[in-house]
Amino acid sequence: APQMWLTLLCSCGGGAALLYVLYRWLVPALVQHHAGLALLWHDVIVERMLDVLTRSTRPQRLLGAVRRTATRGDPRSVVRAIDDFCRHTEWAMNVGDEKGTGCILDSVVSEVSPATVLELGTYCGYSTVRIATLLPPGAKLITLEFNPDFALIARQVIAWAGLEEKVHLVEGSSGDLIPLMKEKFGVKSFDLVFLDHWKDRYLPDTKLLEECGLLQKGSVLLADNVICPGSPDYLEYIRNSPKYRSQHFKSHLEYTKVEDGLEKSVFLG
Ligand SMILES: C[S@@+](CC[C@H](N)C(=O)[O-])C[C@H]1O[C@@H](n2cnc3c(N)ncnc32)[C@H](O)[C@@H]1O
Ligand SMILES: [Mg+2]
Repeated sequence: APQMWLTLLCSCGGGAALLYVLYRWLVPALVQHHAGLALLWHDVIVERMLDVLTRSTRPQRLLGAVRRTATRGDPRSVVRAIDDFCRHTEWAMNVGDEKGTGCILDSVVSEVSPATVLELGTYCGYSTVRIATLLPPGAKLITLEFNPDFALIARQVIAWAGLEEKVHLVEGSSGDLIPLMKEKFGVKSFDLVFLDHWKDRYLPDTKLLEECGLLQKGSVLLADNVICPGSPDYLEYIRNSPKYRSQHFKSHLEYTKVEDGLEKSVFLG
């Protein structure tokens, strides 16, 4: 009988080790070049499995990583903590370090040096922190998020980074809030708009920003994930409209090797 238990224990241990290797290395390596499989694995299967096993949500786990490893009041350490968490522990839909650094998000924010920024889609506040860190003194970032659970986490991430003064997080849907920007939030126009919410809203919200007079000559739209998951109707519009001069920046879907890119479009008036 002891021998039987030992064999059973060893085979259970072996099975668990195999499952762990599959989950931690093998499947991520296999799916990392494939858009559909990468999103299915990271954004559906792993997230649901970890939610059940840990009885927490991905944003809560991400906030935990910030609290454990980032220094309060140091926004760069918050960004680093989230990137480390997403590269080594659990993928999440932040714009990420590859599209954040180098020639894209950070460079566009620094180059535009905006006084007013609108971010569509806050999630856990990763890009909010990235953008707010680079804003000139007195500048204001309004970020919109319609999921109250995500907004709750984002507020804590932004507070941990010490950026509450620069950021106004508004809960609600972009379609409802954009028309209120002038009257309710005292915005004349936006110098920079970062589009990173659901991809089917990029085009209608851009048209809404135009209709509401929230873009002025020189305003910059920066749209994430225009290739993966992709926003073909937006690309078609923005690249062919005489109202914009558009430029594409090739990159990869956050924390993977799947092809993606950002589209930077200057409003010509
Ligand atoms: C890709 S995530 C944003 C990631 C974030 N910008 C970052 O890089 O850290 C998209 C977010 O947009 C939110 N969202 C989607 N459609 C929205 C809408 N129409 N209005 C407000 N929020 C929206 C979703 O709930 C989700 O949290
Ligand atoms: Mg994105």
